[in-house]
Formats: sequence, C-alpha cells, structure tokens
Amino acid sequence: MKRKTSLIAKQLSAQRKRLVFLAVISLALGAAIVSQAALLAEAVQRLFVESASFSSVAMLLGILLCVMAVRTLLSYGNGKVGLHMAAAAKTNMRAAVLQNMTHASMPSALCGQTGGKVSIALDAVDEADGYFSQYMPRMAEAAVIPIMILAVTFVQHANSALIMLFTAPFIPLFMILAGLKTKNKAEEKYAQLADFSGTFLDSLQGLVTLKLFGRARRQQQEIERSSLGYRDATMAILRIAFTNTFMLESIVMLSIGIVALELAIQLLVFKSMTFHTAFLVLLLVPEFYSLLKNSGTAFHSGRTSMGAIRKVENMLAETIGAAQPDEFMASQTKLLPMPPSIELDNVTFRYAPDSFELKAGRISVKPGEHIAIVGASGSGKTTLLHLIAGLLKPASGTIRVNGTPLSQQYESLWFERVSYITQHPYIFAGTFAENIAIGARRNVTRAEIEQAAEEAGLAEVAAQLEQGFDTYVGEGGRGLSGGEKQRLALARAFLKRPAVILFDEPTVGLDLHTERVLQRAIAALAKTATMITVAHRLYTIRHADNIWFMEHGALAASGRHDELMESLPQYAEMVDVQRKGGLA
Ligand SMILES: Nc1ncnc2c1ncn2[C@@H]1O[C@H](COP(=O)(O)OP(=O)(O)OP(=O)(O)O)[C@@H](O)[C@H]1O
Repeated sequence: MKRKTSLIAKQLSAQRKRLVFLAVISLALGAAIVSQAALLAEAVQRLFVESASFSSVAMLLGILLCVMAVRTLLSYGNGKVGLHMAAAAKTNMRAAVLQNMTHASMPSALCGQTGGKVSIALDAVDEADGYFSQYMPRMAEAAVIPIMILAVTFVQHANSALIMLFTAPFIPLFMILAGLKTKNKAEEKYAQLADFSGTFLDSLQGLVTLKLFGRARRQQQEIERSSLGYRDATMAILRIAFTNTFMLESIVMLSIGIVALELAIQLLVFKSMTFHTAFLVLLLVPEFYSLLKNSGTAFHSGRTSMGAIRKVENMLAETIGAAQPDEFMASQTKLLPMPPSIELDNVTFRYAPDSFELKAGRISVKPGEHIAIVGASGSGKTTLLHLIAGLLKPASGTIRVNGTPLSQQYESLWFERVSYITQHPYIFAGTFAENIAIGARRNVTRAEIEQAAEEAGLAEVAAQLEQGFDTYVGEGGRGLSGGEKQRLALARAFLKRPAVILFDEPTVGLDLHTERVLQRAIAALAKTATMITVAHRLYTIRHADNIWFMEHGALAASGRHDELMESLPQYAEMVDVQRKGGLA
C-alpha cells in the first residue's frame, strides 16, 4: 500500500507551495460562487418581486459582473496551477526514469523489451498528467467549496441542506466503486500498451529477417493481435467512463429535482419562505452538485493516471541501482592495482529454472594473464564471459577482482576498467569520430581519436571515405562490415586503455589482411591488460597463457596448449578439426 502512492506522494511533497496555492484559490472561488448567487438573488428579488427601477440595481449588477469576472479568473488560475503541477511532475518523473535507466545495474538494464520501456518512459509518464492537472485542482475545490455552500444553505433553509447532505454521499460512493475498477483497467491498458510497443519495435528491428523467412504476414497478425488487445483495454476504460458520467448525471439531476420540489412546496403550498431565500438556495444547489460531479469525472481521470503512475513506479522499483558515490570512492582503492587478478569462486548461473546451467568451479586469472576459453558451441563460453563482464549476475558464488567481490556497487568502477569487444559492437547513429570517442569517459581531441583509429587499423578505412572520420555511420548512415565494426570497437578500447579486455573473437572468417590487423591491434592493447578471449582461432589459443576448456557448462580442464593436447583427447580433436578447417 505504501509503495502504491510513494511516487505521487514524492511529487506532491515537492510541490507543497502549489498545493497551498490551490487551497487558497479554492477558498476564494467558494466565496465568489456564494457571493455571485447572493448578488443575483438580491437583484432578481429587487427587480421582479419589489419592482425596483433598473437604475437602482445598476450598482448591484456592476458588482455581480465583477464577482463573475473574479470567479472566472480564479477557475482559470486553479487550472493553470494544476497544469504547472502536471508539467513539473512529468519532468521529474521522466528524469527519474531516465536516470534509473542510465544508472541501472547492467543485468537489470538488459531485462525486458526496449519498446515496453520506451512506452513507460513516454506514454505512461504523459498519462500521469491527469492526476495533477485535473484530479488535484478538482479535489481541492471539492474539499472546500461544497462545505461553504452547504453552510450557507443551512443558514438559509435547513431542509434543503439536509436533502443535499443525504444525497451528496452517493456521488463519492459511486466514484469510489467506479474508480477502483478503472484503476485495474488502467494498469491492464498500460500492460497492453507496453506489449504492443515491444512487439512493434521488435518487428521493426527484425523486418529484414522476417521478410527473408516469409514471416512478415505472421508478425503483422501478431501486431494486430496486440493492438486489438490495447484497443479492448482502452474501450473498457471508456465504457466505465461513459457509464460513470451517465450515473453521475442521473444522481445529480434527481437530487436537484428533489430540492427544487421541496422549495416549491415550501414557497407555494406552505408559504413558509421568501422568494429571495428559495431563489438563492436554487442557485446554490446546482453549483454544489456540479462541483461534486466535476470531481467525479476528475476522480476517474485521476484513477486512470494512477494506473499509469503505478507502472512507472514498478519500473523504478524493479531496476536495481548501481553504486552510490561514497561506496564508489571507498571501493576505488580496493580494486587497484591494475591489471587485476580475477578469481571465480564456485560461480553458478542459470538463464531460467530447468535450463542450461553453468558451473564454473574455482578458476583464477593472474594479473596480465591471457586466457582463451574454448569448447563446443553451446558449452557456455559466452555465458562465462558475460558473467565476468558483469552483464549477468551469478546465481551463487563470487567473482573477485584483486580479492574484492565484484558486486553491483562496484559496477561503474569495473566498467571503467573493462573493454568488452563483442562480435557485434553497437554502432550509434553519428560520425565515425563520435563513435570512437564514446570509448573515453572524458573529452578527447581529434588527434587522440585519429591515433586510436590508427592503432586499431581503422585509419585506412576512414581514409577511403570522402568525409573521412566525419562520415555518418550507424542507423541511417553508412553501414560497416563485421571486420570494420570490430576495429571500431578496438579503437574505442585504445582510447580507454582498459586494464581488462574481454574479447569475443569473430567466428566468421575475415580476410587475411583484416585478421592480421586485428591480431596486431589486440596484441598491442593486451600488453598491459588481463585478457580473456572466447577463442575460435588456433593462433589465439596457442598463444594464450592458459586455456579453459568448457564442456556442458562446466570447466572440463585448463592448461597450456601443449599440456591439453596431451592430456585431453576432446581438446586434441577440436584442434584437429580447426586445423582441417584451415584456421591455423
Ligand atoms: N538469454 C538466454 N536465455 C536462455 N538461454 C540462453 C540464453 N543465452 C544462451 N542460452 C543458452 O545457454 C547455453 C550456453 O550458451 P553460450 O552462448 O554461453 O554458449 P557458447 O559456448 O558461447 O556457444 P557459441 O560458441 O555457439 O557462441 C546454450 O545452451 C544457450 O542456448
């Protein structure tokens, strides 16, 4: 229950001044409504009952016009404060979501569909608008003005006030019943929207593959299915909204009718009240119910917003944060010196229950050592590398760097020291130079970028392009070959000068020249680093200080190339296959 409203409570407490302002405006608005009714009743009494001349009530009508103008201004002011509150709350919430995404620990950041996250960051935050721009101002009015009207009515004619008092609770009661249903439906709507966005983005990203495999039509049906799910959830909310409005109108009309009937009986049959009093009460009663009705509608939109805010809140709660600055500084000394030693102490991991299990046992890497992980496809090489990189969280066991357990609190410090060169490095939409520069955590000069590119063997690629390092690459720009992408990743690493290199060697055959360039660059980079490579090239395997042979998710054996050739027939067989494949 506490978590349910914590995000709203946080936003409201950050806007206390505006809330006070809302209350003050509501009080003034109440006074204006009551004054307007009293002035109108007085003017009508004088003009039509007492047959006074128009000039004698001119002053009264002038004041009435002023009060009406003030009332309009106050209503406008209330709406404006609500809009400001909504804008500030949305900015804060979006900032919190973005900060959470950027500071999330790597394993939690990798969970979930991108489209779903985008829909929460954009649509769900936008939907929160209604809570602050509609619900809060109407609730502030509903909390103050009806009580003022009721008090005035009590003084004027207690019977009418009693009828109002008796019928009024039906409105909030109905609101609560409908609101509870709306909130569940709103949450459902956001789950559907996230599903729809996720499916849509997935399909868009994989459009080429889908077309090549003739699955485009099927995926189209999938998108249609999820869009229909979203439509149904939205329609369910609208259905509740329409029923809600109809029921509220009925209650209000019935209640006003009862009060008017009672007033007519008192005025015409019993002649127990003056026209002025009856008219004043008759003017106040619709104001009373209209306020309650408006708050009913606002309540509905508030509940819809709360469903959306809950989604944002869940997302913020699910994402586990990384290191706090203090812990970060304290840990800094512990992880030094670099290059580090790395130990894996009975690390286990499973992607899902009853799926592939990795059991790494006890392994250690000395500072500056070069390790090659080898094994059959699916034996767990990449999984092990991801665990060491910190992209996956071990189910049990510990990974130690210089003796310090590598936990999420050290994540950013660890990433500062590590370069993970994958087979498919991500190329951002931007220039060559910008893509290289992200390797460094500081501002780098053009000369540094070009030097890194030179060392990675990328300068020759850039030289052939018309705009050189200013050529646009990535999405919407020029494409890059697999070898070029890996050299780009290497150039990033040269800028970073990592103490640990994790390298997923390409499985596809590169031309001899590219292969040499890559080998040379990696060797230069690895001189001052601890390096762990998922190795596919016999050259890399033979030159490794230690080889880890993986089998069915476990480390079957480790040692140097010659040792394993003698002691492990599976290894000798694997090398033989690679030799025959001409990779030596
Ligand atoms: N995200 C995932 N969810 C569930 N299972 C996974 C996931 N990624 C990998 N696996 C499974 O884990 C096992 C080990 O995969 P891993 O990628 O570590 O193997 P590998 O030795 O690197 O294979 P390859 O040489 O073919 O890349 C495989 O059975 C694979 O299907």
